[in-house]
Amino acid sequence: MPTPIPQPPGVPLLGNIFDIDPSNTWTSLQKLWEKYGEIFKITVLGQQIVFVASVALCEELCDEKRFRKFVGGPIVEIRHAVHASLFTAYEEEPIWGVHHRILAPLFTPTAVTQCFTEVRNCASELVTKWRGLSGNSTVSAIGELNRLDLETTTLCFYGRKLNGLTGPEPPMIKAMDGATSEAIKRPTRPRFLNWLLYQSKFDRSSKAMRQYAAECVQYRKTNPTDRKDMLYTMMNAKDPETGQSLNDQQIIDEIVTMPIGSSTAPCVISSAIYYLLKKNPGCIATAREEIDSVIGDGEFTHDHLEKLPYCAGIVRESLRLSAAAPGFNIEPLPNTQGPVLIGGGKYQVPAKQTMIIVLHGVNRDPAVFEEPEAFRPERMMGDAFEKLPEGAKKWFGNGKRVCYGRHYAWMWNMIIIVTLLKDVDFEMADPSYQLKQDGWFNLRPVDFNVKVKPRAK
Ligand code: HEM
Repeated sequence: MPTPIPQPPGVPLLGNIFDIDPSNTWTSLQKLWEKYGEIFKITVLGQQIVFVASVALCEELCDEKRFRKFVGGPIVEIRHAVHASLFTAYEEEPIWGVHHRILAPLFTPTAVTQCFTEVRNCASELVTKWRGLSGNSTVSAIGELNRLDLETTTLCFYGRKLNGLTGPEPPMIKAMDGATSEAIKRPTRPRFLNWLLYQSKFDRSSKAMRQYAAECVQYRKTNPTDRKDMLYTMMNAKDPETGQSLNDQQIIDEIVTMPIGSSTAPCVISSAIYYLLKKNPGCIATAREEIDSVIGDGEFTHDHLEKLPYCAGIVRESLRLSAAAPGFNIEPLPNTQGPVLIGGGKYQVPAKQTMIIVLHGVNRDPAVFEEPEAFRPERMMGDAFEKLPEGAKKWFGNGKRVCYGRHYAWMWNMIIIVTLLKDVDFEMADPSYQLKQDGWFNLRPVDFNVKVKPRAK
């Protein structure tokens, strides 16, 4: 007999609606994980959702012979803004393959190296901005890194310098926040309420994001260049399999999709700053020894990245603890007959069951990580990292629908953490601050402010 999957009691008709705070869904799920552990379920508006939060179950659900990405809930809602894009296309939509094949050559580990210099220079620009601040100024870690992320994404992929590190925040950042927050909340409300009370706000955010994309295209048209970047590829390349190219609407869809995807990276680095300062300040000294011996006072180049294993450990440990991309959706393959057994037959779910992998729990599985809350870059280095089960390394998702930008994201995270540790001294504005997270498609530290000054050598 399978073990029943635990569920909070809920209320008649509305189910578990009060167990989930729609303004902080992922934190609510973290609380349920603390109570129920590796698996639990809820019912919202008559729909049952199963959550999985152990390494073994995560690994099992990543078996593509049995399961696949479920495009539903908030992912379907954000199609309002980006239609069938790489992130939002249904499994059966052939257009996913067309977009994937057209853009794939730009996202290989080798191809992303062409972005190195632009990312590094933008990071230096941020350090220069901070140098100009007076001694006691504080900055919002996520606020500054969000700006840096949009600046680098827009420059590397679309060849346009936003100059958004200073001055008013670029409107795209607020628009992404507005559209993704609404996409998360909509599945928890009756449709007529969405339409009556929230549609115009959702429309405004979507329009503002598409406006950003249209300006990138317009900028390229009025500033011809021989850059062979992502925008060039979107506008000119053909799918090698079908010969199709992207139309104007599809180009805008993907231009909007990439900054939404990349906005997870600043969540990782702002979390890394928190973990380094709060949990393990000794790591900063160790990382600096590594950086100083490898880069010294010379120019930071791409070749250095693979010689910085401790810094790589910091990034991976931050990906693990922050669960910056908080989860991903899975369903049994459509031809699945009868109920599905998981966990070696311990649990049973229906053949058409939405399941969500909660990475906060997976990444803290005590069966895999000793003292899971400790921040230890060493466990993410060399053999120790290689020996971790695959289910413990799913921060970029899985299989066919794994993160499209993961090689770029990895490089971005490495460049930024190395630059910041190399050149900046951080101090928590409030030393008693304890991590609070919120977010929509990703999780970021809230109200986390730091004092920044040039590194004292
Ligand atoms: C540290 C940074 C990042 C993390 C942790 C991350 C994580 C993830 C995860 C977990 C997924 C799977 C979502 C799902 O199954 O529905 C995903 C998908 C995706 N990511 Fe990322 N991501 C990051 C950065 C980026 C960047 C920089 C880009 C673009 C430049 C990007 C673009 C995408 C796209 C397009 C998809 C959809 C892939 C598909 O469904 O075919 N991501 N990402």
